[in-house]
Amino acid sequence: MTTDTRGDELDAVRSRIDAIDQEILALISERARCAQTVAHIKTESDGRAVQFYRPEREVSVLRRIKDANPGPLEGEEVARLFREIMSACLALERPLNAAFLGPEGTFTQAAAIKHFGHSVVTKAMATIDEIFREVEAGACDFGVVPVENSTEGVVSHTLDLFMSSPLRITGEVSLRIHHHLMSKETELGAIRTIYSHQQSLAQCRGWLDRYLPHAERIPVGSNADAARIVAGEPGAAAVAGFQASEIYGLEVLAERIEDEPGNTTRFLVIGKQDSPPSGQDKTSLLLSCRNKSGGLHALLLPLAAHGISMTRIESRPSRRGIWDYVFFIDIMGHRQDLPLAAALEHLEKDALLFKVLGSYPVAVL
Ligand SMILES: O=C(O)C(=O)C[C@]1(C(=O)O)C=C[C@@H](O)C=C1
Repeated sequence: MTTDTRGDELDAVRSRIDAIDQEILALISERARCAQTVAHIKTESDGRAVQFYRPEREVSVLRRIKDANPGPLEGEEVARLFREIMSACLALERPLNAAFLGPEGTFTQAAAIKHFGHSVVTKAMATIDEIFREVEAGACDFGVVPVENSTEGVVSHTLDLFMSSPLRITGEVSLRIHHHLMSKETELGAIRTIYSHQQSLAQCRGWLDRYLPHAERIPVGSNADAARIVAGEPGAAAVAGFQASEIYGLEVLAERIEDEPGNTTRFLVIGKQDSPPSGQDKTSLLLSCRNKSGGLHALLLPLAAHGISMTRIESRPSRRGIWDYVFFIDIMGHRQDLPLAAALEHLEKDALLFKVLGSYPVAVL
């Protein structure tokens, strides 16, 4: 009797879910038709300069959804669902493609999908230089490059490429990184060689020293490359993400072996397009000042004077002179925002080198 009643209850709730799904489907389809109309309007009004992808609009949709979320699903979770709906709607307007640091299964690919959603067409590149070139040549709409890791610090090669590239930063992505040890072998004792990207080897140094102190560590171009090599080499293991173990058919011998549990990598989205203000933005700058004591301090005074907060500063040799350094600086705000625009005007006058790499929305996901 009780079982029957529960069975009836279950059937009733499932019927309700079926009916809701029909409504959701009808609404998603209506939304997709709206996106097609938007595409039509954009094409008619902007002609060849049309920009289907509008990052500032996407983040405002996601922020609104998060703010309005009544629960019980987490804000992050509903934002992720809407991220995918918008990704599919945009693909209907025009499919977007993004170059990433390949091969298939890297964290950079995961970052591209987190940022653009699963409808983006991702294109694997062998090096970070190639990603820049691909986007500069117009063969890809956007590129996704790693820039900073919370354990190992800055990916200096990416910063160096910005010095000579005309590309802009149009977005940022933060990705929680979990590293796993994977192999064709089934026992830790059989591992003699470990392959991974040098940053990942460094991020797992403590664990590797403890559990595999005698295995040789070989740095390769990417974690996914490591997984591919290991798939054909007895006695070898790779440090990589889950996706790589699935793609290359490897067994995960140990999970989450990174030394820092909060290990996060920040990626930048690069492209030719400027992002208009979204209300919550960041601006990245490239600056250089005269090499005299207090030079950097003096250079940065306009930021303080206009109440602009700086979230990151990184220095790199400029390669033009032995004592000549350039600074990569992230500040809060959009370059079109009034206090920031005034501070930038000031900075530009005082700096030897001044380049705005881009203003872009603070990531929602
Ligand atoms: O509002 C627009 O401009 C759209 O193209 C619609 C839409 C959406 O699905 O909401 C799709 C793609 C854009 O990147 C931003 C938003």
